[in-house]
Amino acid sequence: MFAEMAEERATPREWILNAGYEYRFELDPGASLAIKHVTGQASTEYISEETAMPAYANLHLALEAMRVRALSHAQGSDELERTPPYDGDSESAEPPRILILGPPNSGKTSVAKILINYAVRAGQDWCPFLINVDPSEGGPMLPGTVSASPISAPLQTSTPAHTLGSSSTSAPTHVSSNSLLPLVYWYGHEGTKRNGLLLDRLIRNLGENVWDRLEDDPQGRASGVIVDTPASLSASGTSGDHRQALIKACVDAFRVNVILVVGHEKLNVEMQRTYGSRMTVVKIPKSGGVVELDALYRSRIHKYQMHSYFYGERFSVPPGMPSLNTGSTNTGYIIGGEQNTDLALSPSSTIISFSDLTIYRIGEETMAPTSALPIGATRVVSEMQPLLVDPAQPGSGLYNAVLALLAPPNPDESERYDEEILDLHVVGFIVVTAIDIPNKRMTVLAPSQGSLAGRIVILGSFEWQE
Ligand SMILES: Nc1ncnc2c1ncn2[C@@H]1O[C@H](COP(=O)(O)OP(=O)(O)OP(=O)(O)O)[C@@H](O)[C@H]1O
Repeated sequence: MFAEMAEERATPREWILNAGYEYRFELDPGASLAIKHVTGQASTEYISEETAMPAYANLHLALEAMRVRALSHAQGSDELERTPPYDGDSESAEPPRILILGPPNSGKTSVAKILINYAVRAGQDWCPFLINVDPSEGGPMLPGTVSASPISAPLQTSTPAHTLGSSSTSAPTHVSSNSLLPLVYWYGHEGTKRNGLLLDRLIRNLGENVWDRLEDDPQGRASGVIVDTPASLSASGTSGDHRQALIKACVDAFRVNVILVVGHEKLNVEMQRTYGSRMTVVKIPKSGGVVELDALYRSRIHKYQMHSYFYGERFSVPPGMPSLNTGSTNTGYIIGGEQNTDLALSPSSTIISFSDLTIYRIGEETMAPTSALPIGATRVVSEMQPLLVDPAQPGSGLYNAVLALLAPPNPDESERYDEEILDLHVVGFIVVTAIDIPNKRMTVLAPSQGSLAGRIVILGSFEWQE
């Protein structure tokens, strides 16, 4: 039995869910809803064919068996002999490294989240990596990024700004206990076709970093990897070469051994043909609860994500639910094992000189992909060439632009290389709010105070205005 209370309604309503039923809700912007589990169990007896959860739960059990086998194998324990193998392959002791594919609005992100949360709730100290290579979504960071986050606690699910958990913030006094510390690269665009080569390289960078990180961590390695992908990797409207190249980049970079295809028969057949001989390809059903998100909703979420990055988020508990405050701190509520960040941040608006920042964009602003060039033609500027952006040029594209602040390059000059900035991860973001060309100055909004002098930033195609 669940008690539900929406913000505009002071009296709770009770719902009795039969076994195999799923409780679904949709909220208007700004509305919030509290759900209290009153009686019964929310793990579930799976008997209904109405929901996709039985398939997801069975899948989780199979993945869990793979993790246990992999860890046992790594520890050289005889547990290996006793753990049932996945798909009958008695030789395999590989942990699950899963690529989730599916058309737009098929519920890929939700499946990724469900599988990650099942894993970390299993009580086995798993810490799987959640990889987000969908730049239109932003994962735990901002749209335009791709990221890898080790997940050790259930992902926050209560805010549309961070559907894949919140990363730690600039707040000086507080880092919530389960905030993520993702490794982030800046692709800078929403669509994967805009610069496929760059996205390919960033995916491979993420992979290398994940394996470096896992090298001395058998528990982490056994926990596996879950990769959430953009819909364009599965959409029929996208060119086959582009899709296949990015799928291959993911398969190679994250050593994928399980491909999950969410509710798409043709794609399942295609993946079976391409990868079926060397890994498990499984089609899983699309949940009937998935909501079709339109472009307007997505652009509203992008704005909300940007606002939350700079100003934090306030989480409003519907009135009449005082018990939810139990266990709260000044900065967050702990509800159902999830920490809901409730932070007001204070960004800083600073005037800086043009010369403080070195600003790049990657490739020309308008550039057809290499594959679209006539056969034999080469271009002068490559898609991956960092090009300096001059703020003094009218039309530089900097006004209201979101700029990714990069980690410093290698201090050893002899280790530097031309395209090094493509391989530097992101440490934060700033937005240009005013440009004063005569005085060679600009105003930038940054999450915290601190000098930006000497920093390298990259311009993409994202803009934001308060
Ligand atoms: N079982 C469910 N019940 C209610 N809402 C759901 C359910 N599954 C997914 N949703 C909602 O449907 C929307 C789309 O789901 P999701 O983001 O998982 O799809 P996706 O395939 O990853 O989308 P995209 O094409 O953008 O990558 C989200 O708002 C999500 O919260």
